[in-house]
Amino acid sequence: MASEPILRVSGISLRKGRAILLEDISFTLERGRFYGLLGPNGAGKSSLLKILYRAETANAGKVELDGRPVHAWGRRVYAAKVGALVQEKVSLSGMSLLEVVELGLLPLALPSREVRERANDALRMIDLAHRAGEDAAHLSGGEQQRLFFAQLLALDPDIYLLDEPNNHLDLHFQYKLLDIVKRRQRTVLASFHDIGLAVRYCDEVMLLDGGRLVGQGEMARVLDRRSLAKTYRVAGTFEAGRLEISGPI
Ligand SMILES: Nc1ncnc2c1ncn2[C@@H]1O[C@H](COP(=O)(O)OP(=O)(O)OP(=O)(O)O)[C@@H](O)[C@H]1O
Repeated sequence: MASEPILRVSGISLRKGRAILLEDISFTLERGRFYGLLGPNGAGKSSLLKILYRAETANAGKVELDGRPVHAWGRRVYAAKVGALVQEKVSLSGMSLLEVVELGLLPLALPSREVRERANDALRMIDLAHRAGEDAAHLSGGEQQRLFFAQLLALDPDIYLLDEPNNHLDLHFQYKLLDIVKRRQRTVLASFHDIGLAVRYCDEVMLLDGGRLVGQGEMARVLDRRSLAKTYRVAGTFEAGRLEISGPI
């Protein structure tokens, strides 16, 4: 099947005061592929995702969705096409679980019956349908993460941007929710610290270090002994899909 670009990032940089968060990043995402965003703490993974879900604007370079600059898309249309699971969580006080998921469907402007159906389906996927009417602020950290996942699954955008999607999730939900996303065959860009999860889900990875893209492609090629030492500061190997770490450097 011929590859079809859906998102093109060309030479983007992001600065905050004198700090350079991202420098000259370029890559293309092809439709239907699952991409991992790897790199140590502070590498720039969240900053890059923020630019893609338009919470930040790059100081240089451009981002195009389906061949059009991202800022040429109306907010609502863009939000329907590019959905994000983010690290900064908003206050859920006073909203029911069902209302939180329904809120995520606003960009689609659907009839209210369809909104209700989609939201209930998504709550079933995260095993919280029986608590649909409860105050969302009472959920545990992992349950809240599942709820934000439900918002995204209900929206089902063309591109899923997932910032550390396994945050707070127990093992069952780490696999269950990423399996659902994978089965949908959308375009996914997800940051991971867990290399085992990245191996299972990613078709290819991008490795960030110090705000620069230092590797891109198959995981086995990107995570060689040298790059593990240089970026993650660990001595180890990544072979036959397994990471063996002998210790920090
Ligand atoms: N608003 C800001 N002003 C100044 N520096 C910032 C700002 N936001 C982020 N940074 C810095 O930019 C760098 C990249 O942060 P970012 O959150 O993108 O990293 P990350 O790769 O997602 O890290 P982690 O794996 O720890 O979540 C960090 O050093 C961070 O302290």
